[in-house]
Formats: sequence, C-alpha cells, structure tokens
Amino acid sequence: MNIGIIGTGNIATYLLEQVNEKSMADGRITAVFGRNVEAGTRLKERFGMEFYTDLDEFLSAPVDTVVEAVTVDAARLFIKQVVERQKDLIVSSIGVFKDFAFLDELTGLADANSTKIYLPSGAIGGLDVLQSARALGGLESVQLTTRKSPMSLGMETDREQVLFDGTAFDAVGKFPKNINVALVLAIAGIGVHETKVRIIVDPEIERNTHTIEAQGDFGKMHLQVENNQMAANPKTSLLAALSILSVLQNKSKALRIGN
Ligand SMILES: NC(=O)C1=CN([C@@H]2O[C@H](COP(=O)(O)OP(=O)(O)OC[C@H]3O[C@@H](n4cnc5c(N)ncnc54)[C@H](OP(=O)(O)O)[C@@H]3O)[C@@H](O)[C@H]2O)C=CC1
Ligand SMILES: O=C([O-])CC(=O)C(=O)O
Repeated sequence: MNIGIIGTGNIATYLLEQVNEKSMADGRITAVFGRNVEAGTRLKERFGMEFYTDLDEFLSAPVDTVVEAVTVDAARLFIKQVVERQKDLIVSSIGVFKDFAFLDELTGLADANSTKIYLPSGAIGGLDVLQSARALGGLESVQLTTRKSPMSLGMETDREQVLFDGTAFDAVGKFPKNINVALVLAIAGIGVHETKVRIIVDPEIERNTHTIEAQGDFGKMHLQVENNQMAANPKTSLLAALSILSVLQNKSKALRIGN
C-alpha cells in the first residue's frame, strides 16, 4: 500500500516515524502534500518520501490511501478531490463534517468510485456501542464532557471553568482544533444537533480527558479516556494518532473487530 498524507505537522510526522522508520503498518508513506515548504523539505530528507505543494501533482502520484492531517478548514479544501481521484481517505479533522450534507456528498462519491472513507475513533472510544445502540433507532441521548489543560486549549488561566456547553455542531464551530471527537460521536450516534458537549478548562489536569455518557433502549454507557498529549502538539492526544495508525494496520485485514 502506498500512502499519501495531507499535512506536515504533528500527526503527519508521527505517522512517518511509525510507518516509514519503524514499519508499524503494511506499506509506506510515499507522498506528502502541504503548504509548508520548510517542513516538507525536512520530512523529505528524513523519511525519503516525495513532497508536493500542488494537490493535483500529489494526487497523480501512485498512492492508494490518503490520510488527511491538516485542519477542519483545510480539509474542506482538499478531501473531496481525494475521493474524486479514487483514493481511499482517512480523515483526522472530522469537524469538517459538521455539515452532514458534505459527508453525504463524499460518501456518495466514494460509493460511485468504489473507494472507502475511514473516520478513525480518534481520541475517544465507544463508537461501536453507539452504532449498535442506534441500529434500531433506540439511542436516546449522548453527552461528551471534555476536560483539557489551559496549554492544550491554547489559553492561560489558573481556575477551572466551563468554556462551552451546547451542541456538537456549535462546539466544532468554536473549538475546531480541540473537539473533532464530538463530530465522530455525533456521526456514530444521534447527530450534530442532538449530541451535547461540554468543554472544561482545568489547570489541575494533565491529560486530555473525554467522558462519554449515552443512554437508550440498550441501557447506559459511561466511558472515560484520559489521554496523554503529544509532545509536538499538546492539543492532540496520542490516541488520535494511534487510531489512524490502527486504521492503516487493519484496512487490508480479512478480520474486522467491532462494527
Ligand atoms: N479526530 C480526532 O479525535 C482528533 C483530530 N485531530 C485533528 O487532526 C488534525 C491534525 O492534527 P495535528 O497534526 O496534531 O495538527 P498540527 O497543527 O500539528 O498540524 C496541522 C498541519 O496542517 C497544515 N495546514 C493547515 N492549514 C493548511 C492549508 N490550508 N494547506 C496546507 N496545510 C495546512 C499545517 O501546516 P503549516 O505548518 O503550514 O501551518 C500543519 O502541517 C487537526 O485538525 C486536529 O484538530 C486532533 C486530535 C484528535
Ligand atoms: O486529541 C484530543 O484529545 C481531542 C481533540 O483534540 C479533538 O478532538 O480535536
């Protein structure tokens, strides 16, 4: 498998280390697209892949699977063309699907092109539970509480404070670099306007902590993940990068675990 990455930041670098240096997935990252020529050149020298600043040239390279690792806004600019060019797509910036119509459009394109779109579980879990719980429509409520340090939220404060209390839709609009998890939760569960989100800044906390509570015909779920941050970008949890690596490791396997 030839893998392409959109982005030259933290997740892109981590995947290059794990896949190209440590052979932790089948295949190799052969192409990276980005706007940061200095970072791209550095990655090319270290990991031996090609670096492109032109999306069309990047998509003309022989890659089968493209990992998006940029931002919600940048993802909106690039990922449709990935599917149009018949590549499998793995999305990090899931907040881009705040507009469900865009997700529907992309899914339709992927169907027509016989390609796949992967939404990794990212910095959370429990998506299997939500999908099973809603299989007959009996999932009633989903609530996410995210607790992060001031550094992870890119702010300074010495007191705990609720920064946001509302829907997944509005959360992603206000915190696009911190709450992609709310969107994958909404897609797996009951939607962007029905999924409730609270974001708390907590100076006492070191880990990015996500607590998910769900209720329905199936019963109740209470799940909490306390994520170590990544050194190169404390907004991002290590589990998010690992979840993309896991998709790369599993995508060609005959055995599927979870739904
Ligand atoms: N699904 C999940 O659970 C999680 C998702 N994420 C998301 O994953 C994504 C990647 O995270 P991470 O690697 O840590 O972030 P970084 O900030 O480290 O990297 C982002 C990269 O995007 C590039 N970029 C931004 N805008 C553009 C543009 N218009 N064109 C080209 N490149 C662009 C930046 O380049 P430059 O150097 O030029 O700025 C940088 O290389 C983010 O959207 C993040 O919010 C993170 C954690 C959890
Ligand atoms: O990494 C995390 O803990 C969550 C995050 O930033 C996101 O969902 O965007």
